[in-house]
Amino acid sequence: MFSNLRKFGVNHKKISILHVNNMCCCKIKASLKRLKPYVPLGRSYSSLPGLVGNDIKSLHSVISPPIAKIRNIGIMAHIDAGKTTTTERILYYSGYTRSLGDVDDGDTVTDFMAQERERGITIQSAAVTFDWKGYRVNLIDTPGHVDFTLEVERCLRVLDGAVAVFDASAGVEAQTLTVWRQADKHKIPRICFLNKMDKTGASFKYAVESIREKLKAKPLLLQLPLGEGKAFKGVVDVVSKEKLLWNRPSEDGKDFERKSLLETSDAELLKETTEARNDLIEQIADLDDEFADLVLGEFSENFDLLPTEKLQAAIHRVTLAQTAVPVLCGSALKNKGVQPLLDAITMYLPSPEERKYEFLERVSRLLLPFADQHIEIPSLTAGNIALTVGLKHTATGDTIASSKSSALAAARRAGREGEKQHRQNNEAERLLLAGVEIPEPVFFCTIEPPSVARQPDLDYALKCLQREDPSLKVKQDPDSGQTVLCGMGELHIEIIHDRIKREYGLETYLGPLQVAYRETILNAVRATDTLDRTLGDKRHLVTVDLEVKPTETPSVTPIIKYAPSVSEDLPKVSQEAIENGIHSACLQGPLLGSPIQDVAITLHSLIIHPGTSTTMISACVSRCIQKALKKADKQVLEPLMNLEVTVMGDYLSPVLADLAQRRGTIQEIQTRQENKIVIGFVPLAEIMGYSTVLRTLTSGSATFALELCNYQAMNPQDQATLLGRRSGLNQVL
Ligand SMILES: Nc1nc2c(ncn2[C@@H]2O[C@H](COP(=O)(O)OP(=O)(O)OP(=O)(O)O)[C@@H](O)[C@H]2O)c(=O)[nH]1
Repeated sequence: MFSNLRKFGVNHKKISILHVNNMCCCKIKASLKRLKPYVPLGRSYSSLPGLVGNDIKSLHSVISPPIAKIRNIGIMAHIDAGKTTTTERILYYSGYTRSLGDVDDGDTVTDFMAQERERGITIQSAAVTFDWKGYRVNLIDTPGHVDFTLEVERCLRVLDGAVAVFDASAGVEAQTLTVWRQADKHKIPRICFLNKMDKTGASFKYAVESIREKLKAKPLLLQLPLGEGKAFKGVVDVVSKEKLLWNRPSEDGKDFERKSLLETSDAELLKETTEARNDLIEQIADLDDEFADLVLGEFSENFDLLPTEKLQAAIHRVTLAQTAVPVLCGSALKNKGVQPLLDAITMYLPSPEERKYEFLERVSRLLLPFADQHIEIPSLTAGNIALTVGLKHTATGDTIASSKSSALAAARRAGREGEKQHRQNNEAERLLLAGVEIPEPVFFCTIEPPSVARQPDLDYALKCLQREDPSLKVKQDPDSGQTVLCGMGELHIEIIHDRIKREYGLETYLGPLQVAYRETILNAVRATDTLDRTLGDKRHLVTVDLEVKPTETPSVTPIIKYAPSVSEDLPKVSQEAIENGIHSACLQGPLLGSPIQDVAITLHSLIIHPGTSTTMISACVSRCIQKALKKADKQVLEPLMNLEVTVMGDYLSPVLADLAQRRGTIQEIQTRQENKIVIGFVPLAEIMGYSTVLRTLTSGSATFALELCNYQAMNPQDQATLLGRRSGLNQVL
């Protein structure tokens, strides 16, 4: 579990709120069982920031830095852009680790889950805390794979700033767009780090253009690269007009040379940098009035005289206002450019104070996270990130308060009580942190324990995993009684399966992976139904008359309407019973047993015999809807994915031919150096196991990214094939 502790002041009354992100409770539980001095894979760690030995007392001084000196930062990017490698370098240069970890060797600090080390990818976010030049930085490395989007989102909403890492040879990639949009949603100030400048094909200019075009952001070029690809050897600091060179062979990059360009004889570079600095100044003056006054007044004749600190302060303000994003570059793998990135994090990203929250909280057990190690601490000042344990009923997205009365006050102020009439109240909205948007799962499969006796153990494991990861859904198949896992993708389900084995000691069996379809209807239908049942000496009698019709605009949940004669004297309990009946009927459509969407239900009449239970009302409404749905013309909706394939030009034809066979639609083919970027849509059902096929088709040289676009109607022929296959009539297809 991962918590951000925040206290909000409203109308001069303080309400203490602890916002909980149920991030890795199992991971925490597992590691708490281990002895504290656990050091994974023989890595060498320095003492935790400012700590002499493990003296908890000295933690007091360590855990309470002034708020202005705290930075809560996330690292986000497309898969494989180099977040984990960059984080490793950051930890090394800050003194948190004494040796450099490598994702390719599987010994990084933040990718500490076994699955992460084996696969070389980040699955769960990991938090680490370190100090840099008098600042306390709480940093979170988030996953880049689309299956773990929720993990990124739940981190973003508790952060004050983020570093977006890019592969400089690829620029903005599909998942970068997704995380960028999430960061926009949570209004997170950002810095861009163009990583992999050493890679063949790396292009600073191309990557900057893609930020401008695809992210619609205004890049502030704070650095220029010295060389690209194999020739990359350092950067020029445009703000201070200095040259930073990592030119010593076989170095860990800790030492580098910083020299003012005025002291070098490189007139060409000085000229180029002066022009870049002048452009930067003009760009910022356009965005920041305070800076514009300064520039147009004192320094209008000669920008060179403008003090570096004034320019830095203006960059900070513009970054905070999110009107532009600072851009830096480097090569984490080759240990170049990471220290200036750290400087930029502390200099340009905001402190929690600047994000306008008041902070203070005290809970019974608090732990400071250091990846998979934790240290218990007595208290924590605001602006920090900490873990807490033992909260049995909280789940990701909850906001928890210090007492019942403060929780009630918080709920009241946020308009979550009563008629929710105060929802628009800005002050109230500040009070509760935004919940996470949980994406709908698109895949499901059955899961079985090794024996019936172990079913309770499996239920327990799944309950824990679900609290931690709300994008995982678990349900019961009403016909077979089997447990069904619903997840975001093949990899997501695979990882859950693996975790159940490793963390809960349960060898489970997964059924075949199936796509989560949905259903809708094409015409309006009306139905009536009567339920008449005597239980004991009580008669339950309900008669329902209702209409189900398609909605004009998409709606995942049914739209419920009442004819005036019904709504007049309808008691609240009966209304609840009706709505429960409607929702449960819409969970299982008549074609595939998939959820029904895009329907509106109007209740024309309802006659309830006195003494009829609410359960019977729900049952009758539900049965009547099922009856209506059966009569209607029905349509299967299938998940359609946005697909982006990056492939070498030579392999384009087989990739396109293959996509055509998968019912794919190509929207655009872009050229990026020697690569082609194929952008289009493809039904999810056709793309299972695509990574293996793509590897074979392109000799392993292509990569792809998938993201749910929407649900679309299947054409009649494909629908007939699917229904035939599902009913077992057409096994051959
Ligand atoms: N050439 C080059 N390769 C790099 C650089 N940084 C990282 N890599 C390599 O890129 C691959 C991915 O690096 P990671 O650090 O795991 O990337 P990530 O963004 O954390 O990946 P996910 O967590 O899976 O999203 C690894 O093989 C790294 O060695 C770099 O600066 N230059």
